[in-house]
Amino acid sequence: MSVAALQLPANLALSSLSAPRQDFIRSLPKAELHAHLNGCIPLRCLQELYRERAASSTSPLPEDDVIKKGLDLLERGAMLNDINDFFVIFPKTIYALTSNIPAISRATSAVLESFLSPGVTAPEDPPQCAYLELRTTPRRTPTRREYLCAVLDEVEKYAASQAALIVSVDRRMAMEDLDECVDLAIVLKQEGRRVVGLDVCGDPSQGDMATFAPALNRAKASGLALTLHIAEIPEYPTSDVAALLSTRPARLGHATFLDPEAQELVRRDKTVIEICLSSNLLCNSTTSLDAHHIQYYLEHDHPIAISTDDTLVFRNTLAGEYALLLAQPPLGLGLSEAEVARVAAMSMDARFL
Ligand SMILES: CNc1ncnc2c1ncn2[C@@H]1O[C@H](COP(=O)(O)O)[C@@H](O)[C@H]1O
Repeated sequence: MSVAALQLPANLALSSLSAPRQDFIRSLPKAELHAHLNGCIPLRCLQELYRERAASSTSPLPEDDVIKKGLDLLERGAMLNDINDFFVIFPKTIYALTSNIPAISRATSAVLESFLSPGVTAPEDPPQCAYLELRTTPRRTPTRREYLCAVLDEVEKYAASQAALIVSVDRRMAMEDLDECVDLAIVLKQEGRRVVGLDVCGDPSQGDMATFAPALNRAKASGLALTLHIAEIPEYPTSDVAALLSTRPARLGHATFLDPEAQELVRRDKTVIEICLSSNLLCNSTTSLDAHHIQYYLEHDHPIAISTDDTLVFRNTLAGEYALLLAQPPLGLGLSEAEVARVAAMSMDARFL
């Protein structure tokens, strides 16, 4: 099934717009600043990796069936009750197919192409964005360094003005893994590789962010900009909010359930909020666009960066995310073209270049 045929919020918003308004959105210079590599692999690339894996083994492997079911689910558009349903998709379906260097290289190349090449969504369309900051969590595939170097080799095929890498660390990581990933990000940057930032991601119900703060401060002191997933669930601990904000990050991912005091701090520090509308709607983190925290930041003219998060899972496009701003309610927020252009410019200003 094609992405456009799925009845998802961003698709509905985009298709409600006239052709000139769709062109307006597509031609706006914009930066995609919150895209997870393994969450953004084009479905066709993952399906090819699956077919090749099946063709190369003499007998079917026991996990093949689980992978196939996962791929079929992604094709139909994953139905999620909440954010917990989201995280289980990765290990059994996606990581099972990107567990060696050639597969990582192909997946990375396909993701970069999907954002930065023209004609991907339709033959006449410009690239989805002018600039992409892709992020990924280094896996031992076979070593974390080899994994990151394979990703960087693909990223660096594009100009520095087009693509860069953010290294993610996962909230579930043990301290020694966290330190290894942060050290690796610092060393690669020192070696002149295009690592521009550090992200904390992963299941928000896990981990203790007070124990992460020293490693985050070390990364920052070495010149890596910080962008931290924060407050994605209502029961997110205030101690985690305090620990993460104490590092004075440049950007925050989601920030869905920040309390008024934390929102004040964010406004004081002009911390950019990476807003992922489809992701929040489809994970049921928000009930509607009206109830979404983007309203608060728009009202306060606070910098935001509209982003896709995981295009493979949410089957969204960056144009669709911007359509959620421009389309008339209830499909969108009903912003003017000038307001949408201003939001797009905010994303360009928030790059870690
Ligand atoms: C719903 N929003 C989200 N919140 C938190 N973490 C997320 C996420 N979307 C993706 N990830 C994190 O990114 C990994 C996939 O890409 P990489 O393997 O790193 O390239 C997921 O396993 C999860 O840890």
